[in-house]
Amino acid sequence: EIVESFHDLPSTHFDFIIIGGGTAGNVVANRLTENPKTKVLVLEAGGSPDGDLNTIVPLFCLRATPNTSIDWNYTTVPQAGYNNRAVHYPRGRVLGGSSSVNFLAYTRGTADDWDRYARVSGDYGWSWDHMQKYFLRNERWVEPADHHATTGQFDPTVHGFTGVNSVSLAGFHTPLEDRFITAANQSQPNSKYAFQLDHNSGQQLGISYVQSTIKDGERSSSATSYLAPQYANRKNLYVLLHAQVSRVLNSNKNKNSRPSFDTVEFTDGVGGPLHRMQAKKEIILSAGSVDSPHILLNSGIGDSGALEDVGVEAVHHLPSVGRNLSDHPIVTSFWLVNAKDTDTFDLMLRNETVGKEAFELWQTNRTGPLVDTVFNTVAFVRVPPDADVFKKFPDQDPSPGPNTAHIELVPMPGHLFAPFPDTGHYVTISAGLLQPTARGTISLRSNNPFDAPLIDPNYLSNDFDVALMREGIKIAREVLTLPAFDGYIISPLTNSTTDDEIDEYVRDSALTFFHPVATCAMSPQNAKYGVVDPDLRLKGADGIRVVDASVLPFTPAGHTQAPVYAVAERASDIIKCHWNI
Ligand SMILES: Cc1cc2nc3c(=O)[nH]c(=O)nc-3n(C[C@H](O)[C@H](O)[C@H](O)COP(=O)(O)OP(=O)(O)OC[C@H]3O[C@@H](n4cnc5c(N)ncnc54)[C@H](O)[C@@H]3O)c2cc1C
Repeated sequence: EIVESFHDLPSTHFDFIIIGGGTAGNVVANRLTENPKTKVLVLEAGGSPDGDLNTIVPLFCLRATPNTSIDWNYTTVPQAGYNNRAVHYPRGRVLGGSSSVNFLAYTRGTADDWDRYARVSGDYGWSWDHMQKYFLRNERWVEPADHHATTGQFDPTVHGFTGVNSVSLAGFHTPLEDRFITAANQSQPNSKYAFQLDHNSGQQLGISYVQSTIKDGERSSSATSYLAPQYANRKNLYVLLHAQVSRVLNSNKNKNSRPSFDTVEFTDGVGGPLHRMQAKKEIILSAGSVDSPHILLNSGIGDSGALEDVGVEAVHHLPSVGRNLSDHPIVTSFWLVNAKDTDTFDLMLRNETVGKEAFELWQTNRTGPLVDTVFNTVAFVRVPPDADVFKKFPDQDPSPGPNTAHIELVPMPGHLFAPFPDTGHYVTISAGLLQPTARGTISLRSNNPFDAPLIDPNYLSNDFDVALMREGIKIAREVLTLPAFDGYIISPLTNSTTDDEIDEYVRDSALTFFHPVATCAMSPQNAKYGVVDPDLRLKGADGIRVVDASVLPFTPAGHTQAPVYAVAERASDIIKCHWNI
């Protein structure tokens, strides 16, 4: 049952208390309550996404964040690498978490990525091969909204058709998609723009069709899928909305022995009374890469010295909490193009009447431009070994293997970000830096647990990352010189040409690609560094596990929701096995 007030909870004890009804938390809630004897409570700070079109209409992902009631509305600290700009740092504050507000792209990362997770955690269970069953358990492949024939647009042998969370190809065709696919088909098989049948096959390099978490023209989130009514109505599952957790508490009164966390402190309205509830078996911390470390730090779990500096009593010295934050920077460029009104989304974005018509199409029968996210095709590209960056830094390649991209290109049909130009048609290409080496931090601003944390991704803080990002901009420009774009491009909206000018454009305009990880990173069982062990248990303590994006020690080469779903599926198995449920 999903309830809105603390007083609607039964007085019974819960076996598991899950902090955060987001992408990962709802998977664990669903899987643990498959056994009717297991009682689970989910505490979610946000409300229900039901009826909120910004969480339902796929293209309205453009409006879901930032600065909305379903966003935590975080901002980074000023970023030296971004010319001292502080940038928005959206996170979903609503049931489904960031899966309710994200841009819906479904990318698993590569075999190289997962094999690196296995290597650095010392647990083969996190390898690509072993994780396949969890991807399949998550995924329910469905037809695109327009039911077009999809043969040759993906590889059915690598997909799941009976999982929980719906995934499909784009359901509104765009001429820009044709140009990218033509560019791919015209490229030599070994070219960086060659056609890739399926970027979720373990291989990703080249241009491919985008897969996204959409069913029948509507967003599929962890709230609509894992908490669909047949699951949310289970008698052994309670989800409390508007419940913001402040801390987890150590019940071991002997301060010199191993801490044991079994109590969660929360309020069901910030400023209101604090409640405490005890988990009989475990607390599962699934508040995401910003808030999971934030809650641990508020609880006195982190670097003791740093905690005491802000007036928080240190309970468990675990210096890696909130450290190692890794996120993809992204830089967006725009070009004026030769196109018809119906070829791009420009008219729809700048003209209210055309916008309304598009919405009516969606409302009437789930067709038209609103049924998809912002891109139908994607390019995952490796920067060639003879590029300037590798001449300057000959022995540095932070990618996990030869089949993994350094750069992701996201091509969009129109000037999709405000302020919208009054006239003209555009193409937008965002270049994401998939292999950043910079590491940042989440730390406490004060000892008030309801204060926002300090978020410092430390973007572009070293010359290598800047040089690799510059290659990304060059690749975004290069792709548009392929024959498939002949006669299409009129002019770029930015005129940076020298390396210094490109770097300045990057520093002036880069943002987050929304993929923070590693703030509660897993490490081998006996390693002194790291926050959780390979079974995702908090190191050196009992009673608490972290299950969300924060446990991934490196960013995957792509978007993070599919990896988080798979981590949560495997974590559920680990927990069930541990408790024999
Ligand atoms: C704008 C945006 C666009 C993105 N686009 C894509 C994309 O296209 N494809 C993709 O794969 N990934 C994308 N991502 C990233 C992806 O959505 C996230 O990596 C993933 O959803 C994170 O899952 P999670 O479970 O770690 O955290 P979340 O899903 O964020 O869940 C955390 C939950 O915990 C709750 N919570 C936090 N603190 C507390 C507290 N103190 N008490 C109670 N509850 C709390 C939150 O409200 C939230 O519901 C995007 C993210 C954003 C924000």
